[in-house]
Amino acid sequence: MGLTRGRYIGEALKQFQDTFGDTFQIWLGGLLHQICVCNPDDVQHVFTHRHIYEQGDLHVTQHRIVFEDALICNIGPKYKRHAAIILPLFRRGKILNNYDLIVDCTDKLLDQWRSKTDSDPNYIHLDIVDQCQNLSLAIFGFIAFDYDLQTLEESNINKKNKLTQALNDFVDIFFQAITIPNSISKFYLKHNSRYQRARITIEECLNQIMEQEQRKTREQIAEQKRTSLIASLVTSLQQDEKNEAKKPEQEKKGLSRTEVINELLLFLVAGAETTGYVIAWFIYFMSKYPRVQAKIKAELSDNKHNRMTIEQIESLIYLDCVLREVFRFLPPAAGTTRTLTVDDRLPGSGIQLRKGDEIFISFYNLTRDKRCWKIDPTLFYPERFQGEDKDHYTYASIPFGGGHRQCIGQDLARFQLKVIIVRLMQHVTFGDGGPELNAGGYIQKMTTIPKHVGVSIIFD
Ligand code: HEM
Repeated sequence: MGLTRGRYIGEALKQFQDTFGDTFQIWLGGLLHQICVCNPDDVQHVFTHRHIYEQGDLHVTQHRIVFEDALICNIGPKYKRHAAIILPLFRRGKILNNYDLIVDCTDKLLDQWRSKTDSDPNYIHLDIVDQCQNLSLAIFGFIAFDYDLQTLEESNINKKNKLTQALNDFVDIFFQAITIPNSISKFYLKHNSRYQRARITIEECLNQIMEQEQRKTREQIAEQKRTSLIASLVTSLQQDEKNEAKKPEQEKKGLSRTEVINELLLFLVAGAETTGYVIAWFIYFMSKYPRVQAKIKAELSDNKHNRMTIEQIESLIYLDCVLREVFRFLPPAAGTTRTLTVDDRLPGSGIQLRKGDEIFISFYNLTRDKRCWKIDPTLFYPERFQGEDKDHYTYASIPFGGGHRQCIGQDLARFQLKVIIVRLMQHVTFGDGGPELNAGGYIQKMTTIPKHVGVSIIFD
């Protein structure tokens, strides 16, 4: 918090860039040193020179405290072993199979809203952020675990259920821990009872899911669609863990049970949380920009309420621009880190870097950089992607990072978001609940969360 003094981290870093130039130093939590690189040519250089800019050391050590040996914490041969199993799970072919379940879950949320609107047409929804998280978690439970996390049950919809609450606590406390040195954060997490309780709840849930999957008979496995992440992960379980553990990393095959649990935990935190907040931001922006909302609806005009085909959804050009603008206007993650493995000079700013330097790339700074955008970057204006900013600088909007360690779930997230947004826009119009209730603002955690969302929901 020292760095941002409670402000949105992107705005703080933009202010630093305006004051100190394209490259400056930051101390996270006042102690952890990083070099913030903002020049667009330098950012491109970092992401395209993967052999010398490795996954950030700090990132690895801090994530290791909670995710131990999951993909995000690995480099070298161990990363390759995990990536060989995990990356294929997120291929487009697997993702598209989830279309119907995403629509079904969204319809469930729409039904809940409908009953509220029926009883009070002027009702202002103040719990949109929680509801979007519940929707995202429900979808993620089916996609990842073939399991009903029950976050869309009527009793849960307006509040956080036990798992949602545990996830929120887990992420909150983890976010506090990553801004302090490793040795202290380990101690802090070990003795933080809220964190320990949250971790137990999440692990119990993941263990139940694993056991359910492992109890399935051969016949059941043959019958079910082998598309859920857990089904594929369970088939990658090592047959003889003890023997496998003795081998050098290069010869190891498959994943141990603990590694699978850690990957699942990572998927839950990295996947469900982020996507839920993007839906909430979308709803907030629609309530503030009725012109944009009307234009999306006009594009859907021939498909009022029917279930559209994936091809029809993919052909919605304006909707695609709106989603890209939501990601550009407020990148959900503040940025990413890389560690330099040799000395190097940045081509744009000419700054000399040394082996071992920790680089931080702030996504927000790029989205507001006038060198990258022809239309005023401070405007929320989806049409930019059809007009003057159509061929914008490649690295000007990178909400999923870049290079060899960019987000593995981005195709899934984009697809899921598009399907949800289409379904919402087919049925409802979001209205502004007024300057106080719908005041916006941010809560800065691992992801940037909308603070005050208050919207009316009118069924078309
Ligand atoms: C709106 C949704 C999402 C956003 C904005 C997002 C953003 C990011 C960002 C910025 C990174 C770091 C990339 C880099 O260092 O260059 C990342 C990494 C990662 N994301 Fe996502 N993500 C989203 C959804 C997902 C989903 C759905 C999953 C899968 C379940 C996922 C899994 C991961 C994993 C495993 C990594 C680590 C990759 C590695 O270390 O190689 N994310 N994500």
